[in-house]
Amino acid sequence: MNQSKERRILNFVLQNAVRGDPCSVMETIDKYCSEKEWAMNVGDVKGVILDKTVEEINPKVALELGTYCGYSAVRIARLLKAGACLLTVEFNPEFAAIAKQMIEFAGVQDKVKLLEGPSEVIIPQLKKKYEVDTLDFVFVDHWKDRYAPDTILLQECSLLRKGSVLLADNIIFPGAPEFVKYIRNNPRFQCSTYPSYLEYMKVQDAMEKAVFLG
Ligand SMILES: O=C(NC/C=C/[C@H]1O[C@@H](n2cnc3c(NCCO)ncnc32)[C@H](O)[C@@H]1O)c1cc(-c2ccc(F)cc2)cc(O)c1O
Ligand SMILES: [Mg+2]
Repeated sequence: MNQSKERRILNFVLQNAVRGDPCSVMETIDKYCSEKEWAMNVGDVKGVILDKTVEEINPKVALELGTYCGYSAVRIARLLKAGACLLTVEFNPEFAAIAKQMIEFAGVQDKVKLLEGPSEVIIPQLKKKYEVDTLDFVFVDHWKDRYAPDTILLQECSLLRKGSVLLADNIIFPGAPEFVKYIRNNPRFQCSTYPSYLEYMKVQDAMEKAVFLG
């Protein structure tokens, strides 16, 4: 059975990156996806916005929706301080298996818990099953039509507190119009937009930062 693109990305990392070095893993994925096969990682340009947001917040508990190959999980986890953790949610078993290996190869497995399943099932389990109180940071990068419903679900599950920060990828391309409409008109969120470029392309994109006001 022929290999998937995601499997090829992982193999390229296993053969070319430095084990235990998150930056090397990120650089190797970015090299493969800009030179050989495009893939929907947040990438090295928008990745800097992600880095700055994580460093500013210094989250103890972070959530990611849409692990894919684990690029942004590695990117976020490398910046987490001792005792902090990233919960990352992925419902495609093939992608979850690839991401697990990517995270372990990067050496950040002690800071990352990969939760396999759909976000709408996992989010309501975070408090009781995963012992989460509230989330300091949420990186939203899964199906674009799920951004708004899952933001509502996070509130319904009392997982956001005054100052919790959401950062959403792909506000321009492919776009998440329902989410943008929902979040920018919602008095409980303070929003700001970060114009940037689609991963590995000269195409405009943007990220939306939304601070929950409680
Ligand atoms: O579509 C994009 N991202 C989606 C990510 C999906 C990943 O997340 C997983 N996932 C999805 N929904 C859920 C879910 N819950 C919801 C369902 O129950 N629960 C758990 N896991 C979920 C999938 O299994 C994937 O692993 C995208 C596209 C372009 C793009 C740009 C230009 C182009 F030309 C083409 C594409 C650029 C980007 O940066 C992008 O992020
Ligand atoms: Mg994205």
